[in-house]
Parts: sequence; C-alpha cells; structure tokens
Amino acid sequence: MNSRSRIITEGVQRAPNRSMLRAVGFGDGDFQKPIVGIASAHSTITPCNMGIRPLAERAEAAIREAGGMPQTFGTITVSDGISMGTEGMKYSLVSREVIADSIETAVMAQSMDAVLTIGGCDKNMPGAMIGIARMNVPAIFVYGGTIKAGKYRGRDLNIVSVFEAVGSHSASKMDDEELRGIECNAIPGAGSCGGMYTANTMSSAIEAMGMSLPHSSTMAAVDPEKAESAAESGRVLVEAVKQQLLPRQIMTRKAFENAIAVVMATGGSTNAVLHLLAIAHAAEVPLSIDDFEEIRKRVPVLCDLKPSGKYLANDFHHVGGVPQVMKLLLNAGLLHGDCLTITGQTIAETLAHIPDAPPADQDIIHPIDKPIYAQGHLAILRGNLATEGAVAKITGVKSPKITGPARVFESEEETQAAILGGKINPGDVLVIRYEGPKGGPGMREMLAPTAAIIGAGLGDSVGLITDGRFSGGTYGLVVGHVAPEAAVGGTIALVEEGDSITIDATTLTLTLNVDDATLETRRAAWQPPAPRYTRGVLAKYAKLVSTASVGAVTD
Ligand SMILES: CC(C)(O)[C@@H](O)C(=O)O
Ligand SMILES: [Mg+2]
Repeated sequence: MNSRSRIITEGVQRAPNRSMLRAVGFGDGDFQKPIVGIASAHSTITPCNMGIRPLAERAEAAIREAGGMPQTFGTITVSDGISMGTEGMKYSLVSREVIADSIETAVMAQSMDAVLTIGGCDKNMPGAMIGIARMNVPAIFVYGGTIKAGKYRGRDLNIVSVFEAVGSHSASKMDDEELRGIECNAIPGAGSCGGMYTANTMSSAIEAMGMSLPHSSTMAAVDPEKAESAAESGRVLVEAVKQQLLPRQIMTRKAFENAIAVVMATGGSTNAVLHLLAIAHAAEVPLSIDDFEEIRKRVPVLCDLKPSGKYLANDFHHVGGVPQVMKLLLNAGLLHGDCLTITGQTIAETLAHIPDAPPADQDIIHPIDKPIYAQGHLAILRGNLATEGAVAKITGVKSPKITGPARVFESEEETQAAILGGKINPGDVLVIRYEGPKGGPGMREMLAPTAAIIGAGLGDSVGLITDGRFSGGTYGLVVGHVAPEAAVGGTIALVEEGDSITIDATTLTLTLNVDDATLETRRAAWQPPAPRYTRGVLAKYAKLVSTASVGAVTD
C-alpha cells in the first residue's frame, strides 16, 4: 500500500529520512503503512475556512485507525467576499493555482501515497481538484461546509444580501440603520457563502463527479454530520489506496458531463465553466467550452436556489441535496450511471438507495417534468465581441435581449463609482474591460457592481459585459469571461463610449454593432497596455495564464 512512499522509507540509505519521520511520530511498525497527506485549508481569514481544523483532526484520526499514516499540511485560501471590490480580488483566481501548486508540491516532494484535501472558500475546491488531477494519486475531497442563513427583522440573509443592500442604500432605498443591521447579521458563523454560489456550486460538482462522499457537498459547516463525513472520507481514502483507485479512473469525460449536468440543474455559478475547464485540463480530459452548451440544451434547471431562486444550499441539503437531483437526472437519462466514485461504487449503485418517487418537497427540488426552466441557465455566447466565447446566466432575466449604448469603464472601481453615483441609465450596456486573466491580472469577480445594479433597481434594464468574472451571487443580463480579453487586443478593447452593443440570450450572441472597416481602423491604432504588475505573484501569473475560454490555466 505504500508503493510511493517506500522511496523515502525503505533501505539503509533512507535512515536519515526515517529518522526525521520518527520525529513526527513514526514508529518501527509504521514505515510500511501508506502516508496519507491531509491538505488542510484551515484559516481564520474567512468564515468559509474557520471550521476546517476539527474536520482535519477527525480525518487524521480516522486515517490512522484505518491503517494509514496521516500527515497534515496547510494550503492557503483567500476570501472572495472580503477582497471583493478591491485590488486584492486580483489574487482570488490566482490563489486557485497557488493552492493546486502547493498541494502538488507537498504530496510529490514527500512521495505521499494519497491525499485528502479539505477546502472552504471558492477557489479551494478547484485548486484542490487541479492538484489531485495532475498527480493522479488516490485522493478524496472534503468540503468545509456551507454557512447557515443570517436573520434580521424576520428576513433570511446571506452575503449577497449585504452586497445588494449597498446598491439599495446608494439609491436611497435603504437607510443607514437597515444597512448596518444587515451587515451585522448576515453572516452567523463558519461556512461558505450559503446560496448556490461558487463554493457550493463547486462542492456539488465534485460530489457529482464522484470525488467526495454523497450528501457531503451541502452539509453545514457547523453541523456534526460534517465532521463525521470528514472521518468517513478518511476511511474511504485508505480503502481507495488499498484498491489503488486513482482519480483519473473517476474523473473521466463522463464524470465531467455529470458535473456539468448537476451545475445546470442546480443553477450554479458561472465560475463552474472556468473551473471545470481547468480541472479537465489538469486531468487531461478533453472538455471544451462548447460542451457546456451541448449539456445546457438538454438539462433543465430543477432547483430554486439563490442567487436567482429562493433557498440556500443547506435548505437544499435537507430535501435530498445533490444525490436527489442526480437520481432525477439519472432516471431521465441525463446522467451517466456507470461512472466510478471514490467509494468504489458506481454513480448508479450510489443512488440506488434513493426512492424513484419525486422529491418529497417539490418547492426546492422541482420534479423533472415541472422544471423551473426547461434548459440550463449557463450559456456560452459568441459574436464579434467574443470570438473565443463568453459566459452568461440567461435565466431569471425579464428581457432576454438588450441593445444599448456602451458605457465603457477601464476598471471595476470606475464602474462602481458610476453606478453608486447614479450615472447609469436604464438601457445602458456597461463594458468593464482590462479585468481579464492577463489584463487585470487575475480576472476579478464583479459582484460589487452587479449587486449594486440589482440594489439600485436596474437589474432588468441594464446589461453588463466584462472580460472579468462574476461571483456566484451575480444575476441579471450580465456576460463575463469575454474572450479574447482586452489586454491581448480582443474586440472588447476597441469598444468606444456610445457604441451600440447587443446581448441576445436567445441567439446566444454578443455583438458590437460597428462596421468591420471601422473596427479594423481601431484595431490598427490599438496598443497593448503596459503590464499593471512587473514583479511578484500577479506579474508571474499574467505571464503564464491562458485565455478564460480554456479555463485560465497556467501550465
Ligand atoms: C462572495 C461569493 C458569493 O462567495 C462569491 O465569491 C462567489 O463566487 O460565489
Ligand atoms: Mg467567488
């Protein structure tokens, strides 16, 4: 079982290595046991990760009891919610690569036999899965857990309530006292942002892919079942080591199709497109941005979950969660049941215990014949503004098409000032550019401006396009991941104030209504901007990162 770690534990010349391992708790009988890394993203910099240490400790004890030698090491996290709207958000997507690289570095450097990764905030999930996919040593993912609702004056609150309250307050629709009350009560404790935002989207996608335990992706961080699930994950992983069950036997093309289907059915975050492309790239599984459209067309939206729906992920959990949705999709022929999962069972075997009857509560998970939307919500748009693609949520919007004058902003900050300053008019199409993977760099999430638009009551009348990203909490007629990005000369760089732009969610097109000759003249005159960073993490990232249309990958 220690096929990898024997390189550091066996033979006379490994006496020094064993000597150091003895200091960290190895005894004579332990050197033949599998060394199982626990990549713990415990951190007190964000509520998403502040409950992880007890999960790591339960997993550690379970691994030891099951015959493994656990070795806990740390990975980082950054908080999207805390960095949102600032220059610091440029480090968010970058942290996905740092997490993947740090897990790969620790596990490969010390020839570990397996790894259990625990993550909470948004980028922890894809970062862990990219690392796991690259290494292809037995692995399992453990989610830190979702947060419960905050409560104020009879309302359920979550982080997006606060972002939207800022918009309402700036539009004089909310007074200081109400805003403060929402701020002080929206986040009740440990756990990741509670709607079907990016963290819960990615945890659900990983469960759908068979790389975490059933029901684990929607458990609340503070509920005892989460720690028990972490311990069970440790036991399951030691068994997977015995069977040499490798991630790439589980993370197959069909598994990615299952993950995309569940993201569509649950109304998940646009970030799932970027992250699943990047994880597939790491697993060397062929997956293109156009595959999302293929699956969107055939998979309905079944779950009424925030941001555009009513409920939180933990409400979803209590009516059956991801397994319940997967059962509905499997019975409708929209899921591959023969995919293997980390427990050694197939998807169909895993779901066999769920009754075929429709879910008891049909308010949160709708029956397959009464979907909220007949087709998925995450659409890939193309057009002269996005020849490599762009990503939009196209459901929940009053008008699926908008043509309006471009309001051009070279950064998120400029945009936010215009929105909060009442300078945006119904019918405008906001263009936020030079916020892409290279141009930002770091492809910031634009939750602050999109929430401010909603809060100001402009959600049904204003369009927004960007080469940056959106948060899972974003909704409205907004298009992100526009590629090619402005910094590499994409057409978005050529837009001028007042140009006519059409966003059409029916034809899935993004069009700059300017004639080709004019565009060619503008293109000839365009100059690439000087890089915003020339040293450190962001400079390195900007040099390495690919286009968003293949996942903004760095290798
Ligand atoms: C702050 C949020 C809502 O967590 C956002 O970062 C997301 O991507 O979902
Ligand atoms: Mg986020």
